[in-house]
Amino acid sequence: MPVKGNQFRSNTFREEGKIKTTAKERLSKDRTETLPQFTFNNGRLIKIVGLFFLILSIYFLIAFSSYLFTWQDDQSYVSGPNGGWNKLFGHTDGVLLAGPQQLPVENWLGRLGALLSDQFIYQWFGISSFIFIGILFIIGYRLLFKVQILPLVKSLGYSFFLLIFISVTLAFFHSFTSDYPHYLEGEFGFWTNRLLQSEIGNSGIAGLLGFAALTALIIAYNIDFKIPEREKKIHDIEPVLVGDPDIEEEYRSEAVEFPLANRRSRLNRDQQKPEEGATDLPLQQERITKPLEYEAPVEAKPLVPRVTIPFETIPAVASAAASAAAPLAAVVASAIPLNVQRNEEPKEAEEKPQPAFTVVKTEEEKTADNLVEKFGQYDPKLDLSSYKYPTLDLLENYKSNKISVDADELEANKNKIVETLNHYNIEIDKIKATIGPTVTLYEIIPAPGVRISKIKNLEDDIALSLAALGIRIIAPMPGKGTIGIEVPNQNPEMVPMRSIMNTEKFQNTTMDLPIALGKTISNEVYIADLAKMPHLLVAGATGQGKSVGINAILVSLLYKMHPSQLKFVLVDPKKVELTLFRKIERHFLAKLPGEEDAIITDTKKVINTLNSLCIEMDLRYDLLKNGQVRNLKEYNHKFVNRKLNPEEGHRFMPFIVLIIDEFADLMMTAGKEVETPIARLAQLARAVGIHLIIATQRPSVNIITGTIKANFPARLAFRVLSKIDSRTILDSGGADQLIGRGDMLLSTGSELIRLQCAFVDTPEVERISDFIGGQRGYDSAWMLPEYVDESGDGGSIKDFDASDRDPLFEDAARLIVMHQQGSTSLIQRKLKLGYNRAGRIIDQLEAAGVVGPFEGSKAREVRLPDDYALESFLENLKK
Ligand SMILES: Nc1ncnc2c1ncn2[C@@H]1O[C@H](COP(=O)(O)OP(=O)(O)OP(=O)(O)O)[C@@H](O)[C@H]1O
Repeated sequence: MPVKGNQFRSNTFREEGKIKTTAKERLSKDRTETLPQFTFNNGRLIKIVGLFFLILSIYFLIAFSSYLFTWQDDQSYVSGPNGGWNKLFGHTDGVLLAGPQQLPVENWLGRLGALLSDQFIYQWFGISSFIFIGILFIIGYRLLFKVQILPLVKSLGYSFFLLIFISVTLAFFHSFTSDYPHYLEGEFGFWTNRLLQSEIGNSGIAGLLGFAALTALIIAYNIDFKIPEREKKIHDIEPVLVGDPDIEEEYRSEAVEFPLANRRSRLNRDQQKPEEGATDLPLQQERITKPLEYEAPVEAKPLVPRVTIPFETIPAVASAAASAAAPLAAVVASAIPLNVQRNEEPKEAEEKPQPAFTVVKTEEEKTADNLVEKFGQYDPKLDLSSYKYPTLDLLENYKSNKISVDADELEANKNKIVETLNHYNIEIDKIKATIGPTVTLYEIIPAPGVRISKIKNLEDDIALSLAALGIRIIAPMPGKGTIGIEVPNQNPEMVPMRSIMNTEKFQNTTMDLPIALGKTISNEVYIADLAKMPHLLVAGATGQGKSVGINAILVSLLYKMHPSQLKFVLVDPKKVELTLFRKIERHFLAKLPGEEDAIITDTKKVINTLNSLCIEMDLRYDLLKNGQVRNLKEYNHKFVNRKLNPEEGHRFMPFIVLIIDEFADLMMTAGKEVETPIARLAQLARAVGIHLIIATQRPSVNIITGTIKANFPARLAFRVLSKIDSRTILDSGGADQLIGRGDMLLSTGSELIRLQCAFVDTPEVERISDFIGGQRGYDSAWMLPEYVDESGDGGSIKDFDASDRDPLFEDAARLIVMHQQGSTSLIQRKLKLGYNRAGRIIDQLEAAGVVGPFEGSKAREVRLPDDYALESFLENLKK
């Protein structure tokens, strides 16, 4: 069947049997093949055109610049009545007679230079003609080096505008002094200005130019016409947010990496934290709250009860307003109910989890302000103020970082795809290739009438016909009406870590926990925020790049974070992979009190550590609740501004990242004992800055259980051995089609992105560890809360020897019974204890039966109703 409308029709293969060439044909074919072919496909012509443009731009630059100095001398030569362009080639006799040195013009580029400059500058656009040089340069550079300096179409648009605008503006101002000569504005500017002067007068021109300038600025920069000092009221903000596509877009683009479905589930999870009265919020509400935080100054935040305003009220109001048929009234009206809603339901406002902004106006705040004035903000980095972040030269500078897929390879693959699809009677309209580091994506637009489901059904057959390992078919490409076929490159390019770290994107990122994962299929640097993920599941068969991937994650965080901001809990049952990081123990690692080694290899200790992390999570939740904030970031912000008293147990909280390198081992040996705390952490720990990265070689369902999967929306798959494994980790096939060596798929919930993992080698990691480890660190690793497991069932100590009881045991018991609140942080605050000791006391109180067992993020049950009961209880205990 012919390929209807296929732009590559001439390249389609003929069937094997039909290729019967005579010796003569072959001979002539051989001959033609030895000659260079200047077709667009092999890229030579493009390069030549590019080179021509570049040289032309330089030529213009010299000619135009020289014109500025020589125009007066050359004017009579170039003027039309004297012959102008006609004189250009009519002087062979003159040259013969006078010799080439004696040019009749002064322009540095001779007659042609003088004539061209005169044409562009004097006859056409004046000095704004210099813009042409820029345009030629951008186009030439793009064609020759295949690098886009500026977006082409946009640049052409702006250049066109500037050309006219500058020319007319100069003519306008020039006309006040003299009419002649026109080399500033050119004839175009001069006559346009003349015309306008006669039609709308000078004031009209001034107005027109001003309007044009402002319009251009708005289009280019969306400049703001905000009147300063005006206090934002809720009705000023809200209509903008609902309607302003720019702000919505800004937010949306931020959320790209984490699709809405995820955001919702994360939001729901956040709501599970222990604040009372926490309710599930409609999705849109989160979407509009975020820009508000951008927009509103801190003082305006108490107004943020946007959370209390049901989003649905807006359409209702809008329709009421519409019936009044007054657009302005609609805006005003939409504001009124928002306020009314707030005023009428103040109770609801109190019930929602917004305490952070309601309590801070008191004496305490003034005290905090005074403290900040006196001592400055609290600086967590002060303890290690001389700490130096690792430098880029610790990373290897691998030479070849250029994509090397040549035209022949592209052509051959394309032909094969076209042929294969034709074979299945699938007609193609267009095919487009995007070259990535490891694979090239061929995007196909099927001819009208071809059903995508047909291609989808033939996926396996097509892959088989193309017969290459690593072919992945994406039908349809999400968000596009095309079909993607990813074909591995013959010479895959490694993506060195240094080339990622070097980028502005990574250097200037404002993410909380940026992890540089590598490059996308279109060669863009891909950086994800672990804090938003909020946990990551990594799977891949052995030798496919998992360890390199984990090192890349660790290294990116080490390059961005100060030791006071981040602690790692490293679990490495294989005992080899993470040992490289031992040297940074006193800077970046966390461990259980009394442990020798910060890198945990023993299963039993892993269980203790996980439970200890759960305790840390609960402690953090207590502190957050106490500080009346919702998450770690707000808490630390408040702490830094000295609004939280360290004497009440408050402390600066670093992020904690738990990395488990071989999860399958743990699940095999400890099962539920590991799964339960992991699931708890995954469910709740995000808001308190604890994030998990769990890697496994064996992504089978008994390792990655439903509970675990449900709480890890972000998953990273290196090559796995079967489609089933791929489904387990990604909920879809594809990971079995990867080609290994760092080729991976990242699933963020609904989106699946193919990435080439950044490569960082063991010696590089070693150098980084040495660099950090060689600096002054803390006295020891960061201490996790103590967790003692005697019973072996994951519970706390059940029985204490009376003599072992803490001297403050009784005081703590009185405190707890008085407040009827079994919380460690209460003991910590009121008795001014460290959290380890307070944790020990609460364990002892549990063992004695004063408080009930640990109940997650809820406070423990207090089993004695009042002082009287407690005193007699204590008496009994002494006996
Ligand atoms: N991103 C990458 N770019 C280029 N080559 C890579 C990349 N990642 C891994 N490789 C190559 O693959 C080899 C194996 O990688 P790695 O040690 O990370 O595998 P693994 O999946 O962790 O294996 P195991 O599970 O057995 O530890 C590396 O030594 C390296 O040569």
